[in-house]
Parts: sequence; structure tokens; C-alpha cells
Amino acid sequence: MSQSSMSALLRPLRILLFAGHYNLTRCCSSFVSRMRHINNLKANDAACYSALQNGQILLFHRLVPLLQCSDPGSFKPVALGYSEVQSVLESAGSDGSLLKESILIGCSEKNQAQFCLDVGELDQAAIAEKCKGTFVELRKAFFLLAGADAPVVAKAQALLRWHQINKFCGATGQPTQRNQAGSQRSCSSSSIIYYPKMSPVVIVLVSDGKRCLLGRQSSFPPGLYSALAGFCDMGETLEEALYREVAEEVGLEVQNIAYSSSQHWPFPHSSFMLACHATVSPAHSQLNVDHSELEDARWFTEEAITCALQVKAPPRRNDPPTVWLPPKHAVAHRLITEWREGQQRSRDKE
Ligand SMILES: NC(=O)C1=CN([C@@H]2O[C@H](COP(=O)(O)OP(=O)(O)OC[C@H]3O[C@@H](n4cnc5c(N)ncnc54)[C@H](OP(=O)(O)O)[C@@H]3O)[C@@H](O)[C@H]2O)C=CC1
Ligand SMILES: [Mg+2]
Repeated sequence: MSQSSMSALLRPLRILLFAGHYNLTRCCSSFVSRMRHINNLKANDAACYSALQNGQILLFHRLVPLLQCSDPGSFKPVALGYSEVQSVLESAGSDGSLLKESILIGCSEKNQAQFCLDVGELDQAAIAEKCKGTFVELRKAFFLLAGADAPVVAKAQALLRWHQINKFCGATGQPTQRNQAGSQRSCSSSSIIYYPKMSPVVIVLVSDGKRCLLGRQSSFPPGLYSALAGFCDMGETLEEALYREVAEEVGLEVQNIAYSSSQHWPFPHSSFMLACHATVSPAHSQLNVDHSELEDARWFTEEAITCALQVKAPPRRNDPPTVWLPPKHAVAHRLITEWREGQQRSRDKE
């Protein structure tokens, strides 16, 4: 790949980084006060309990979030105040003490704390009816929710799941105790403190200058192709994991790794997606796919990507086979659109 086309590929990344910096600078004072407020709630149990009494609480039932449909096709998580949740719990036969189990998710722009609570012990239908909402599995909910709500609900579910599977200390087998915010659990016998974990995953869009490389696993819905991804091994750097995953899955040696962005991804269990672009020279673009990892991997032209981006909903059972791409919330989508914009810019320059 020539120096000029590489620099065209990286330009959107610089613009994004600059835009991120600008937003942070512009609202710095409220941002700093919000971050310090959240930090204080994690450290101070009494302050956190008081914030809970004035906060908003998202409800889950066995990790399934409760949503409300405002307009047809437009969903929001149900967010209730402390006394509203108390009355919902009481109507479902609980005394309301469950409320203390709420876990801190974050804070609104106005410093109102947001919490989540799993009411899995209670009757799901009764709760849904009382709240005039519907419990929707996260995989579906994630794509029904607007841009800002989806990561909040995903983070809430990830925290609830982490608490559910970390009730005991791995060293002593004794029960662990959470702090009021739910930002940690500790074992009084071993003094070990456990913190919520994410697994780092590299995701990379490889380009040969004219085409980009996408693959699919046999578990993906029919026609869905995505950027190559893989879990980082213990001790690996981001770059080492990326070189290894591409070599393992499609037999290529990539170069020119350029970081794009990151995201928390709730599936299957809290991954921390680190998204990059990388290149191979056209002379070294012959694929050698490991079919135990990927059902298929292919090079896609810009034209084919433009067509695939126009598919807005997964094809239905009797539709003709179509290639479609991960939806907007997924960082893979962002990598693909960045690549296409880079292609358009280098074409405009020619
Ligand atoms: N947000 C986005 O845009 C996208 C997100 N993704 C996410 O990236 C993740 C990783 O991609 P994938 O190609 O599946 O990864 P890999 O290519 O690493 O393959 C997955 C396999 O790796 C093994 N593995 C190693 N470490 C872990 C770990 N910490 N947790 C789970 N499995 C591990 C497991 O094998 P074994 O079972 O044999 O032990 C697993 O089946 C997926 O969970 C997917 O949801 C993928 C594409 C797009
Ligand atoms: Mg993979």
C-alpha cells in the first residue's frame, strides 16, 4: 500500500481523536465533577445509599432488561425512582429490602446516579405489568435501543452478571461481600478484593488497498460477515494478539496497524473490544482460512461493502441470500465505515 493511501486511511482516525478531545475540553468542568462524584459513590457506602434513594434504577429479571415502548419501534429502558421500585417490589410480594442490592452504573449529566437491580426472585409477568414494560433479551434489546441507552443497559447487565458469578472467593471458598456501589467484592478471610472484569479482544479490518477482509463463523446468522476478532492471550500486547489472530484465522501477515477505537461488548460475557485497521500488500493477500475457526473469509470491494451497508435488517428465512454487516452499535460497523470513507477520499484525490 502506498504512503499516500495509508495516510488517507488514517485521516478519519485523526479527525475522530481530535473531535473526542474537543468534546472533552468543552464540557470539562461538568465532566470532572461527574467523574469525581461517581468515584466518591464507589468509595463511600453511606453516600452511595443516599444517592440510591434519589437515583434512577433500571430493572432486570435474571439478566433480562425491562424496556418500555414509547413510540412504535422506539424502546427505552424502564428507569424508576427508589419509592417507585419499592412499590413495584411490594406489589410482587417482596418487602423492598431487595432495593439495597442495587448496583451503581453511572451518573446522568445532572449528577443523578443510575443503578440497576435484578428482581429475578420475583414474578416476571407481575413486574412487567406493574411497570407497563416488557422484558427483552439483551441480544434483541441491544439493537432496539437508541445509541446512548444500549451501552448503559449492556454495562448494567455485565455488572449484574459479574456479581452473580463472584459470590464466593476463589482462594478460600468463603462468601464475598460487595460494597454499596457494587464496584468490588471482598473476602474477609483472604482479604482479596475482586473487581468486575472484561476480556480484551482485538478486532481488525484488514485492507489490501482496494478491498477489505471480512469473515463469518458458522454460529453467525446466515449472510452476516464481520471484521476478524479474537481474545487476547495472557501476556500478549494488542499488536501481538492482532498479528496472531489474523495469522491463525486466515493465514496472512499484516502490517501498518492503526488503532481506531474501543468498546465494551456484552456478548458472550463482557469483552473489551480494541478495534484496529491493518494492511497487507496485494501480492500477499492469498487467504488460507482455518475452517475450524471461520466458516468463510473473503475480500470485499468497496462496491460490495456499499451494498451490504444498505441492508438494514437481517434477511428473513425465505429472502434470497444477502451479505449484511454488524449493526451501528458494533465497533465492527465503525471499522467498515471508516475504511469505506478512506477509500472514497483516496478516490477523490486521484
Ligand atoms: N462488537 C463487534 O463489533 C464484534 C464483536 N465480536 C466479539 O468478539 C469476541 C471474540 O471473537 P471470536 O472470533 O469469537 O474470538 P476467537 O477467534 O478468539 O475465538 C473464540 C474462542 O476462543 C477461545 N477463548 C480464548 N479466550 C477466551 C475468553 N477469554 N473468553 C471466551 N473464549 C475464549 C474459546 O475457545 P474454546 O471454546 O475452544 O475454549 C472461544 O470459542 C466474540 O465474543 C464476539 O462477540 C466479534 C465481532 C464483532
Ligand atoms: Mg475469531
